[in-house]
Amino acid sequence: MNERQQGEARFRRRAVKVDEALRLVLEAAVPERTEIVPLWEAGGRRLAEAVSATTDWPPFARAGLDGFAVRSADTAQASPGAPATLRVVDTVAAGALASADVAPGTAVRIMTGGAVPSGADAVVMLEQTADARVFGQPAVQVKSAAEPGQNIAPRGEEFGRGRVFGQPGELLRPGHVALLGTFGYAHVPVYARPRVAVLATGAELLPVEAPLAPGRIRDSNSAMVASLVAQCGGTPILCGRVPDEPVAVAQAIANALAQCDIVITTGGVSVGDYDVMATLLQSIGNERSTEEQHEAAPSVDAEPSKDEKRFVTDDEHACAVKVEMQDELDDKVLARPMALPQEDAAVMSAVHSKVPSQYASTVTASPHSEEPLHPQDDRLPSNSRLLFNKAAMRPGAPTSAAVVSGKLLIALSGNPGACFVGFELFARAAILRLSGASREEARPKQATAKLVGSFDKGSPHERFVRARLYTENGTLYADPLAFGKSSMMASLPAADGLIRIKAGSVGAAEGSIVNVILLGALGYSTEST
Ligand SMILES: Nc1nc2c(c(=O)[nH]1)N[C@H]1C(S)=C(S)[C@@H](COP(=O)(O)OP(=O)(O)OC[C@H]3O[C@@H](n4cnc5c(N)ncnc54)[C@H](O)[C@@H]3O)O[C@H]1N2
Ligand code: MOO
Repeated sequence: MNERQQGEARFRRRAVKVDEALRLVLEAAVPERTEIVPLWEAGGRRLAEAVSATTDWPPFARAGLDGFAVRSADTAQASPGAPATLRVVDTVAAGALASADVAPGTAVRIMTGGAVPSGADAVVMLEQTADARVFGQPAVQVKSAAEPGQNIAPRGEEFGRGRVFGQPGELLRPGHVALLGTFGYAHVPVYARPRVAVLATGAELLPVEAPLAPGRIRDSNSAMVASLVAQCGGTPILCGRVPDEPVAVAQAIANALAQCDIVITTGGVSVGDYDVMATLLQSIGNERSTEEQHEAAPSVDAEPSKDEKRFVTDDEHACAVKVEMQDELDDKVLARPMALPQEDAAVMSAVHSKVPSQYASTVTASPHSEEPLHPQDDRLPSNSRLLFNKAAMRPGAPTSAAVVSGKLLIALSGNPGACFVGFELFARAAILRLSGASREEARPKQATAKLVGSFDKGSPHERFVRARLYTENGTLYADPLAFGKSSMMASLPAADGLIRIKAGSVGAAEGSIVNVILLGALGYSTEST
């Protein structure tokens, strides 16, 4: 394929339906790496092996409350007016064993959790007894008949030895941790946290700590994606910023692949002259066999639909007006610290000195990220396989994914809103899957909600609208947030969910029931406002 044909191919991408794209991503994400962690770090991780009860539980018959271990037969005729009087032969604290059995006519004073002495078949609570003495010896008066077995947890009541209480892939909740502790698992086999390389492409990008410069912006996607990665249990590895040059990006991806389980890139996936990820992915896409292309065919929209041609929405307009930076492209990962008049340098330096990197403890900076790039191949490795380079969604249509050297590469849009949505739909699922979740569990969590107001914008592709969620009188409501365009960030902090608006000429009517993807670890707010 010559350069002109390649250029044209860029505009003829086949939009894969979101559910199909998710299926392809989940198929490519196979959990493999496992590790052993100390018990106190196991909560929230997923088991790599089945775990089972190493003993019966409880391991001995246990008193359920403070009282007296008795033979129930001795109390059969007892009543408040005619209590049964029993000689107290010992006292058992939790952790101790009685020195004597409970013989007929005797009792043992026992504390909650104490091992019930042999001979006793019931425990009478302290409140239903009175201390007494018989021939100067300690005794107890029992004022009501005890049922056999009362207030005793028999050995093995909850678990028989060998009973499995956690399967591979199961999420360890605090309750599991309690059982693991009970059964002596000081160390627990779990799936390793996926190492997720985060690489930003774009010559316009400045490091966060740099003052703004004309035409430049700070790289906010790297930190946002790192935060999202950490939120779903992965370990982000920040790989820095790379200019839009195929050699530089291919090299940075190769470096990232060497130290991670997944690579997430942001930017450069659209059709512009400098959309380097699109170029790299296009080249592996071209190498896909006819057979593979054929297999993918039934689930994709090959050509723009009638709807797609008809609708030009605000978002699309925003997307179409792609800013061409006037800057010359830097050779490497570069920051040009040029102060802008509106940005007070003193304020910035105060901010930077007070706020160390928030992710310092969770993010391993790539040792390669600032190394000089050695010009080499301007293509991804030959063993790469394109999964898709367009998804039928708004925002984030150019979101792409591939398998490169056996690892998943997810190329998110540079537009922060689209980057966020692409992460929530695909990257989160991939990270959860690599953490040991089943494919089903790894999918975005969905609920149905009542739409607050109407959403009038039609779209040729399914739309994912950032929304605040709340419940009122038992109904979940989804309230679309303002500033929800692909390029916008203002709605991101408040977004509890993404409303799924079906593709079509009309949006969704006020009060209609819509599907909503629940975001983040906390889910959604349950308070109405
Ligand atoms: N002619 C067309 N232009 C565009 C199309 C199209 O179909 N035809 N698609 C539009 C759509 S839809 C989207 S979404 C964007 C996707 O753009 P890219 O993913 O290629 O991203 P960039 O062009 O690199 O950047 C877009 C935007 O985001 C800013 N950005 C990039 N990286 C970061 C970062 N790390 N932190 C913060 N902000 C970032 C960048 O400066 C741009 O403003 O393309 C449309 N264009
Ligand atoms: O609408 Mo794009 O698909 O702006 O992300």
